[in-house]
Amino acid sequence: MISVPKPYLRPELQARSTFDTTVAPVASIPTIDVNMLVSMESKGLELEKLHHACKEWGFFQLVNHGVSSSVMETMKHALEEFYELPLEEKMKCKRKPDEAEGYGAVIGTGGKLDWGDRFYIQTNPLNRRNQRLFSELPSSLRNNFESYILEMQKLAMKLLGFIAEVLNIGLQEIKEMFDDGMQSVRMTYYPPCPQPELVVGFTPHSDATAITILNQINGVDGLEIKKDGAWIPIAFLPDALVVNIGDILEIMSNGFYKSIEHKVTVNSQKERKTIAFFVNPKFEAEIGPVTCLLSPTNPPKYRRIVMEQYVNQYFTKKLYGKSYLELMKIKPEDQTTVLDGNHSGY
Ligand SMILES: O=C(O)CCC(=O)C(=O)O
Ligand SMILES: [Fe+2]
Repeated sequence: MISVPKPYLRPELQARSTFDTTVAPVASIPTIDVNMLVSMESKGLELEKLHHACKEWGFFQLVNHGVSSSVMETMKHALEEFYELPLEEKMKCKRKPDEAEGYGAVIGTGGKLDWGDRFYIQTNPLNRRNQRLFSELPSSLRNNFESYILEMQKLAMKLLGFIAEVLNIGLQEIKEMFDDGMQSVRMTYYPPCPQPELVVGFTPHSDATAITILNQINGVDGLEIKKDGAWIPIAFLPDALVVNIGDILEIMSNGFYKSIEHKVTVNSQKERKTIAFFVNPKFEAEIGPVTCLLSPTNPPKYRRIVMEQYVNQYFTKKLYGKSYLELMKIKPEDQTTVLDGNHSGY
């Protein structure tokens, strides 16, 4: 008997899950150690590992990331307290129709629902913050949130610096694009589901970001990534964060790094809680393949677009999988325009 409400039924998305024990074990995403990246002796090799991880997997576990454990702990508790609040309290932060920010269930493709509640909020730049939403946050969450954001910002800039180094992009160029960039956070609560095989926790998608730093705060797995056509479950290492390449870095690297589709599977026993921190260029920055990576043999594969416009378009499109990135690709019929030099920036 089916006990899951109809809008949540998505059995077609679960068919190939490798959580199925009949599927042979598969290799998992690489692990990158920040201590090794900063130590002179190990830096070279670890940078190579990072490059391989971004190119072949688009996902990696990050250990010794340096985020203060007390900040991680207090944020976890504050978020757990938030989820435990009565619904009417949480609904003070409710997402309004046609707005991206706020708390609530998310309606996906064809009016279907994902098995999880999400709270999405833009955190940077400060002048774009939704003051109403911030003021509705319970004070413990609001206070801890600020320290968490600062730690994530520090880590993100460090990571982008390493990525710039391996891609041979000038650090200054990256700093100019990302300093005071657009950043946002999605906190997701996945309750246990009596029939997890009939639902999906998060519809397959790629992140529209440059990078995403994912924190699985209560140690329950469920993330799966698509590699070579198969869904691979990610077992988070203790205290690790999981980082993934988003569409913007795929565009900037001219497709050298891939933004990988991922989804979330839920389970019948345990709830799962995550915080995703999204790192993007500033609104005024122009996104496009980084000029120093381009050559006659490596012509631009993606369009150039100002971040502000990229974000606005993103929120008005109905998205599935990597559909937004597809829109950014230069099609063969556009090539003449680019070669004619009418396309900005080359
Ligand atoms: O909760 C997770 O594991 C993934 C969340 C995610 O993919 C997202 O927020 O974009
Ligand atoms: Fe995601």
